[in-house]
Order: sequence, then structure tokens, then C-alpha cells
Amino acid sequence: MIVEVQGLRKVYEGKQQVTAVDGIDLSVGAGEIFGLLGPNGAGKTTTISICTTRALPTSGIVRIAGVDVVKDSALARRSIGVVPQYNTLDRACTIAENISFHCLYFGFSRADARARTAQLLDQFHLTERTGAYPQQLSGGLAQRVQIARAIAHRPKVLFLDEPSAGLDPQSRIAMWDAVRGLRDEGITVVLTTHYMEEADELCDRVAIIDHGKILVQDTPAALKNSVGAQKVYQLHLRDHDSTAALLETLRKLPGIITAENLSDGVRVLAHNADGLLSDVVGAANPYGLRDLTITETSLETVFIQLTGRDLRE
Ligand SMILES: Nc1ncnc2c1ncn2[C@@H]1O[C@H](COP(=O)(O)OP(=O)(O)OP(=O)(O)O)[C@@H](O)[C@H]1O
Repeated sequence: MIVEVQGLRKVYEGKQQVTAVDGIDLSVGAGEIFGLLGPNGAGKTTTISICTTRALPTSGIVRIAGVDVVKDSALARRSIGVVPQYNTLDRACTIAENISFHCLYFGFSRADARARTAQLLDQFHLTERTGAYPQQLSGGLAQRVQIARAIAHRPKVLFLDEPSAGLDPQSRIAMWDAVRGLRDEGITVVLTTHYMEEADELCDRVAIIDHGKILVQDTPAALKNSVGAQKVYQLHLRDHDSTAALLETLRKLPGIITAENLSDGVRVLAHNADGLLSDVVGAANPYGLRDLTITETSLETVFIQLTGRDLRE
């Protein structure tokens, strides 16, 4: 395993003690795209910060390519590339300088730094912007430069913290392609996200994290299968204060696995069953059914089943 995290804990001391990471175990295989999926404040950034030597753990061990990130941080850093949540490009330098100074920092000769920079600018389709400054770039382009810089010293593992935060949908898809390209080059990718579609589309395996703990980790397909349902019905009701009888009726319908209250209606997890839609509508009509959405089971459904909350709440 190229990334091994054992019993990781991080307590921020202060007026109010915060246990940001509460005993995390993870292992990521070489060549995987691994996602840490969880809501804001779940402890994702703290976990990444410790893995990348930017924060010290309260207890626990992280090894990257077999190297302990606390005991041997300088050596570990050679195997690690990081793209933090915010743009950390040097605004006083061109994008080519941002990349080549990074190479020099990692001990490249001037000639090697120049060659590696030119190759990365080409690989990330940035050659035309070589002389541009970071503030002249769109969010998507700046993100690409950050990724190019992060892998300039040829790390084995790239950590990306919320890589699609603030990107428009087109740039997000371009970023996903770039990340898949890195995996094809043999770079292991660990990313954090609170977008379930991103975790589902991009990641080979996903760990769902909440309140500093890993709730489950598996492939997106296995996680979705674990729900045991194929469809999610959301019923929006005018009369959503007295749904106890409706929930009871719904739970008795063949094909329905669970039915539970939402703030403005009811959510039903169900199998793909013939005739179920009309049964559900029939049961809900007396409660003033205003709207009905039917979606496939997603990682959001997994999170709801595990925590009782929406990922976005
Ligand atoms: N330097 C700090 N000092 C005190 N508390 C902190 C610090 N950094 C993070 N926290 C707290 O630790 C918890 C986990 O935060 P963290 O940033 O790791 O979560 P996250 O899942 O990455 O969320 P986000 O996407 O919002 O960054 C939160 O309650 C946060 O307020």
C-alpha cells in the first residue's frame, strides 16, 4: 500500500477543543484514485494536511511509500505532491516560473527544471500561457497550473484538497480528465470532495468521512449496492406534519425498503418494482402530494443511510 494511515487522531487545542480526526485507518493502493467524501468540517482537510506534512497528528501513523511523514518528513515530501484547497501560486511569478522554481526547490539543475517545465506546460496545454501571471488565469487554468506544479518533482502520490471547489462544470470535467491522465502515468491520487458525483465518477475507491471518522470505504459501486435499493422517491407534501400513517402504508408496499420523514415530505428507498409509482402516488395523494422526484441510488443515499443527514446539510 502506498498510503497507510493508522489510528490517526488530531485534536486542535484552544478555548474549545476540537477533535477534527478521530481514529482514521486508510490504505490506498498504488495507482488508485482514492476519494475522501464528506460534508464540510468532517476532517478531510486535516487528514490531508497531516498526510502531506503540513500538520502534526495528535497520535497515529501515516506512511507514504513506506516513509513515516512525522519521523522523516523531508524524505516523505519527495513522494508527495499537494494541490491545496486555495490557489497558492506565487502571484509575482509567471506560470512557467511557478513550475520551474518548484523543480529547483526539489534539487533539479537549471537545465532539468527548464526541460521539465516545458514538458509540463505542454502536457497540461498551458504552453500559450507560459508568460501569464496567476491572476490573469481563470479558475480552471489556475487549477491546471497547480496540478502541473504539484507533480513537477515526479511524486508517487498526489493529494488534491477539494479540487473542484469553485470550478465551473466544464473545468471540473477537464480536471477529472487530467486526474485520470495522472493515474495512467502511474501517480496515485488521493482527493477530498463533498461532491458525491465527483467521488462516484472519478474515484476507484471512496471513504465516507463524518465527524472525523471513516464510516465506510469501498468502490462507489459496492457502496451504492450496500443500500439494497435502486430507486429513491422524494415526496413533497402539503400536509407534511402528520405523515405517520403514510409512512406505515408506504412501508407495507411490496418493493419498498424504507420510508422516512423529510422536513417537507417523505423519502422512500425502493427496488425497481412494477406498479410501485402508482401505489406511492395513490398513498401520498391524500397528504397533498405537490411534487415527486425519482432518482437512482447514489453515494448521497449511502451517506443518508449512514448518518440520517444529507451530505449538503
Ligand atoms: N487550525 C484549526 N484550529 C481549530 N480547529 C480547526 C482547525 N482546522 C480545522 N478545525 C476544525 O476541525 C474540524 C475539521 O475541519 P477540516 O477543515 O479538517 O474539515 P473538512 O472536512 O476539510 O471541511 P472543509 O471542507 O470545510 O475544509 C472542523 O470542525 C474545523 O472547524
